[in-house]
Amino acid sequence: MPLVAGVDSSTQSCKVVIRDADSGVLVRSGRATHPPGTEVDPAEWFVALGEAISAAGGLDDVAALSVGAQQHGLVCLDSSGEVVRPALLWNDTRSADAATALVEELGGAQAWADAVGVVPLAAITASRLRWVADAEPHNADRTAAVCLPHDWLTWHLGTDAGLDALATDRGDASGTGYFSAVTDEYREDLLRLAFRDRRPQLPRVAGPYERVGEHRGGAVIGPGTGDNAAAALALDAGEGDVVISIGTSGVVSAVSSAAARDASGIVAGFADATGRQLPLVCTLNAARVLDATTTLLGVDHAALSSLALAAPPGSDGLVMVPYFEGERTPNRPHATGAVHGLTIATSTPAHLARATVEGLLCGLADGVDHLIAQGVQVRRVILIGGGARSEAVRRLAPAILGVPVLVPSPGEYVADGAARQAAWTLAGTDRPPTWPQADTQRYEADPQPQVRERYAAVRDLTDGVQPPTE
Ligand SMILES: Nc1ncnc2c1ncn2[C@@H]1O[C@H](COP(=O)(O)OP(=O)(O)O)[C@@H](O)[C@H]1O
Ligand SMILES: O=C(CO)[C@@H](O)[C@H](O)COP(=O)(O)O
Repeated sequence: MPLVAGVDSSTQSCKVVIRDADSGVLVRSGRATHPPGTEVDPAEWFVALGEAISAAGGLDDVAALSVGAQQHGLVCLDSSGEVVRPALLWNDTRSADAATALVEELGGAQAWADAVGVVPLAAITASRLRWVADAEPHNADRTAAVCLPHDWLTWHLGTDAGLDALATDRGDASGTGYFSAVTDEYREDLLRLAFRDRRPQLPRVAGPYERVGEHRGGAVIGPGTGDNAAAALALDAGEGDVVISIGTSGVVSAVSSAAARDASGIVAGFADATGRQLPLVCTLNAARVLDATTTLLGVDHAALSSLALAAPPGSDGLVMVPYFEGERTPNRPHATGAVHGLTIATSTPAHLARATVEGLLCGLADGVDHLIAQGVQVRRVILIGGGARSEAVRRLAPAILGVPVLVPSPGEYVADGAARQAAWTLAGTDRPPTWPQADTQRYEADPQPQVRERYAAVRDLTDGVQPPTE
């Protein structure tokens, strides 16, 4: 009965699960926090990973492991493998202008959608490369290789320290803007365009269950993948399943045989971890919007949820547009959040709590509509991530999303997907091992289109004006 480990190195924390490779049963787990901010020294991830591994009882008895991690972050390495500058994360919006320039230089959004299924936004790795090339040419000149957070962690866990040992998978590579999930090849021309004619080494793109290294303790290392592809693997998401994750990011995605080609740039044509596609919509603001309102109201998450459920649907016209950290969907990197409809009657904690949950869910419902417009079938939503722990989110979700919502028991689904990939790598079979699915709770409710209509009317009042700087 071999054991396998799965890692989720996400924006806010690192989680490790250790499961039985055959049955999938959870044996032990651990976690550690990441530093705040939108640029992070990758060494901090490795420290947190070490802490999470220790908290999970170590890897001595583990036969295989894989890493899932936040997508898109740019890690620049010099020729000796040292990190050139702190990694720029997916939620760092300083590359917004670089993204706009890249879109224009290739001939517009359609050209990018046709080339790689992804239109550069601030989040996409290619935009960060351009930002480094222009703002920090000395760092760009020192950069011999670029990789993603999961690639870097996987490489550091292995025994081979050479740049040639860097590996990624198509799930994470598809979020760079210089890899096509249709041809499964890097687009060197787009890499050069982004990095102003520099051609850094890239990780080789491994197959879905290929061994890419060995841990010093002897465990086989699987290719790993981006966090959203890992979650889809854990949930065994199929046709008609839309996975919504409410973590730091809000993600709406679906496993599909068809690649997305959305010239609006809203639906990204990413790949999954099994050889298929993962059309995906991502918002910059999700669980932290709930966190912000707990701070505003001076309550904890349980109280916020109770307050939200105590206010009427639509919160008597109070609407929160949750663009607290700028926004990616819609693409408004410089937007800020807004509350509309304040009256004496709506100036209550319950109304604000309800407007927060509804605003968050309305943004995600917009994402579901964009997936539908790309031909994705939506039979039901599977809701995961820290925000799914909120009872109010779970109960209001079916009314706002208009479909039944399944909530698996609270767990670490990204780390679980990585663990399932590790078991697959160990087995070396064509299909991943069949693991039983977590118990789920089903939520249904009458649709409340009026809530979305009011949100839509207010959403477009928000602008891209940057807040004053000191
Ligand atoms: N009961 C809860 N209700 C609402 N939000 C919660 C709850 N518990 C945790 N969270 C929030 O969920 C987020 C963490 O979720 P997670 O999916 O782990 O995020 P990430 O993968 O981006 O690190 C945090 O912002 C946390 O405050
Ligand atoms: O940018 C995306 C997807 O395109 C995000 O989903 C990141 O992958 C970070 O995820 P979390 O920190 O929310 O887990």
